Amino acid sequence: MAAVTGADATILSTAKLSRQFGGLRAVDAVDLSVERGEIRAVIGPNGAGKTTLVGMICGRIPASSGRVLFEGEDITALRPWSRVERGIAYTFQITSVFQNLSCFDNVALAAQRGLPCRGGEADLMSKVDRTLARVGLEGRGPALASTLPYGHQRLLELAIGLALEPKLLILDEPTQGLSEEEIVGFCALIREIAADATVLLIEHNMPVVMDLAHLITVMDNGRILAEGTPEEIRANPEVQRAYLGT
Ligand SMILES: Nc1ncnc2c1ncn2[C@@H]1O[C@H](COP(=O)(O)OP(=O)(O)OP(=O)(O)O)[C@@H](O)[C@H]1O
Repeated sequence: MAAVTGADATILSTAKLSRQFGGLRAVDAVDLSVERGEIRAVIGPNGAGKTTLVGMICGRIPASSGRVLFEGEDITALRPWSRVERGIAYTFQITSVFQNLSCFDNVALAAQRGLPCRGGEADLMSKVDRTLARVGLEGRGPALASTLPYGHQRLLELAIGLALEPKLLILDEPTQGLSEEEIVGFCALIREIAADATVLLIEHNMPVVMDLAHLITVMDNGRILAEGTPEEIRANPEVQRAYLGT
């Protein structure tokens, strides 16, 4: 792990972060701490509160109470775009892909960030081409997003996230619908991304979680049930009862 030690080690933390939907506490006083360079997986049964938690981190879902700190700064009240500016990218399902735009244009929309005026069109084009190549979509720039097979649309979504040059990349069920072969390529790519970014991953595919994650946070009923290395989580009897079903 490319984790940093010292004062800058923690890139993201939440303090008593909660979200109420009517009478339901979907996320209940969650204290989470993620280190720079880490690949963190968040797992848990359906309805455990995983998507709501990351929704509050990226600003898509307002918190009912508690705080989100990013690089030591309280971002709880910031709008989602302002969090993107600070380096948080969130990709979830392929809903973030504009189906009627080409792959190139989809990535170019995100890639414009960080290239204000001074870069010009040539820089933008080369950044988009590099990003598409990074996820294995080289040469697919002109293709309309809607014509891509599902697995490639997920890769395009990842390219959009990477084009934002995030410090923290949040992925919600990224391997859902991918073939075994695509999952192998995806895992290799995530490891490469983690060399210069922190990755927070919601994932149901246990082999992927066990293979990729440095640390795993297990949620149940809106709370953190357990946290530890893949080995610790695998051996935790409470987790086995609540989630792994073994
Ligand atoms: N907008 C909403 N309005 C009301 N209830 C909601 C809303 N969003 C989520 N919930 C509820 O909050 C709880 C947590 O949902 P959430 O989607 O965060 O769980 P999850 O762990 O991501 O589940 P999954 O693995 O199925 O995606 C669930 O009971 C869900 O029904």
